[in-house]
Amino acid sequence: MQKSGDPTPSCVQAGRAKLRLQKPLSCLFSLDARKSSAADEASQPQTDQRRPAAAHTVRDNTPSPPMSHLKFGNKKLPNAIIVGVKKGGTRAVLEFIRIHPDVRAAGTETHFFDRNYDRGLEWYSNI
Ligand SMILES: Nc1ncnc2c1ncn2[C@@H]1O[C@H](COP(=O)(O)OS(=O)(=O)O)[C@@H](OP(=O)(O)O)[C@H]1O
Repeated sequence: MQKSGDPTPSCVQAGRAKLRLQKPLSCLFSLDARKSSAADEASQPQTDQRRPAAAHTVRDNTPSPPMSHLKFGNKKLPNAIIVGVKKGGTRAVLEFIRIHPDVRAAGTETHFFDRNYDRGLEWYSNI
């Protein structure tokens, strides 16, 4: 796939192909990310007490959605969010990530931050 002398990594070349499901999946996660993920898992307690990163990255000047009466149950706020422009290929990215057996992805695009923000985190965590 990668020609000798071509500096473009083969995973980048594979990502250019429209909706190819074999090579691009390995390109979604860098080797460094996989290493730190494995190290994180080793240091995690038995029960999953990690909190979603998004819950800690809200800017001070951003209005908070309603947070009262939160009952998360088995459903959680997401650990990762796909952000993209219309017709930017976000659906393809979602479908690639969804292939991984440890990933549970929302069935449809949630549009929480642009259309459904007023519904609050309880609604968001129950999708
Ligand atoms: N890898 C790659 N390369 C080139 N084009 C690609 C790729 N992946 C998805 N697509 C095309 O992206 C279009 C869909 O984008 P989105 O999923 O963002 O659509 S949407 O805005 O959410 O409806 C959609 O284009 P259209 O068929 O013209 O609508 C897809 O065919």
